[in-house]
Amino acid sequence: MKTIYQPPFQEWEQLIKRPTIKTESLNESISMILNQVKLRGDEAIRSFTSLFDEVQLTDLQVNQEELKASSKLVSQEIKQAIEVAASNIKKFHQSQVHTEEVIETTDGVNCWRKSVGIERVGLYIPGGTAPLFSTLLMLAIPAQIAGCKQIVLCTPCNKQGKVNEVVLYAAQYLGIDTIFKIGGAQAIAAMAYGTESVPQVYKIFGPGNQYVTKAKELVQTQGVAIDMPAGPSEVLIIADEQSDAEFIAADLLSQAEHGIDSQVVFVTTSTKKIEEVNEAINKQLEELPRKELAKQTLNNSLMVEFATLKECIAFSNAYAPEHLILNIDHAEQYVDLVVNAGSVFLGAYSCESAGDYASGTNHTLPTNGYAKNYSGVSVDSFVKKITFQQLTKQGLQNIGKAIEVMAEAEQLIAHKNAVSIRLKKLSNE
Ligand SMILES: NC(=O)c1ccc[n+]([C@@H]2O[C@H](COP(=O)([O-])OP(=O)(O)OC[C@H]3O[C@@H](n4cnc5c(N)ncnc54)[C@H](O)[C@@H]3O)[C@@H](O)[C@H]2O)c1
Ligand SMILES: N[C@H](CO)Cc1c[nH]c[nH+]1
Ligand SMILES: [Zn+2]
Repeated sequence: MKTIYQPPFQEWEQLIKRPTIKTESLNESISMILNQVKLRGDEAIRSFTSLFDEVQLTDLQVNQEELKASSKLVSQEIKQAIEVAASNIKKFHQSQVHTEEVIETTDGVNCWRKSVGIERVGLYIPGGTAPLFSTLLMLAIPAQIAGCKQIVLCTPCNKQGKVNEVVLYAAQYLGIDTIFKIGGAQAIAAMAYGTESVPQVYKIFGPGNQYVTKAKELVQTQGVAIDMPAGPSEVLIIADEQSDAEFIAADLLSQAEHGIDSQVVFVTTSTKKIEEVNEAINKQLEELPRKELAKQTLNNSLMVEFATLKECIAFSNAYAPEHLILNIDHAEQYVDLVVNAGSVFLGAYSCESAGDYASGTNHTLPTNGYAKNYSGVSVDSFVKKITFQQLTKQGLQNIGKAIEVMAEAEQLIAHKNAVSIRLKKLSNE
């Protein structure tokens, strides 16, 4: 990992750039995939799946037999783990549901807001290099709590045309059966435009690699909503002299192993800790099955030293990481200084993997600096909030004059008349 000591503020802008994200250069190739799927539907999906996933598909949809068979293929241990994770994710997301009060803004004028689930949603479950069945829990559980009526799921299949059995088991466990064996930009296009096989949805959710993220960015300019840019995973860890180097190395590697376009950042007040963490990384890396992926990520990653923890947090706010770990004593005392981060982990024992799987928070989070202006997925992401109002005769009399005056000042006399006509009737009663 590249190491920088005490970089002055003027250098931060360069340091916070994600070096492997080729946002602009993908515009053309991903637009071409989207256009082809729009024009040729399933036929285009089959040809891109053959090109990128090296499999010739006849049926794009997972059938009931494949779905049912999954349960026999999954161990009891995995089923129990899913149960634990799902229970915590449900508890945390259920707590986000509130009925809002009816507010009487003026006598006789009542206003309120109601959350209504988006009727048709599309969930993308990554599966290019690892079958992220945990992402299915993270997306489907809030969608169900929000009351979304139709849930469509897309995920890549393997070269034999099979979707990973644990992904299918998790879908079945959650009662989802509209599943397509489609990955990448072609999956996003299918859900955005609809094809002969894939239903069109109103909003697309889910993380993915750069191709998936670019496709989501492009389709959102064409009428379909998306959750946020949730691209290649990142973690930024802040630690001091006292922190455990083995823990830090393990957490850095946990995100480095996601894929070659990820980035991990270690920020510290201790030169000694930089040495210890490097040593621990080299030791732990050798044991990892995905060490080649992780190594490439580490080559594009950073270690930065600052004089104070306050500067470390200021740098983290400028970087706006997807995940921030404050691996320091009394981490809770620094919480108010954090303003840009997708999800924050406090103290030595709050490892990032906890949030990835089972603590209950959502792991679908903004990357590439978008934690500056986006939140992670929650129940809110799956609802529209509709406002309602009801005015009594008295209510209209109370605010009618203000409306008339404002409408006239905006030169919108029909607006004014909608009030005047009623007030006139009321004055004759
Ligand atoms: N931000 C988050 O919340 C979050 C959560 C989980 C995972 N992730 C990220 O999701 C990503 C998963 O990536 P993945 O690749 O394993 O799976 P993926 O499912 O995102 O992408 C796989 C698909 O990419 C397509 N593809 C491959 N090469 C291509 C090319 N050259 N051009 C166009 N399309 C191509 C293929 O069709 C394939 O099906 C990782 O980067 C991981 O870090 C992010
Ligand atoms: N760390 C990922 C979010 O960036 C989520 C994940 C799923 N499985 C393992 N990790
Ligand atoms: Zn992860």
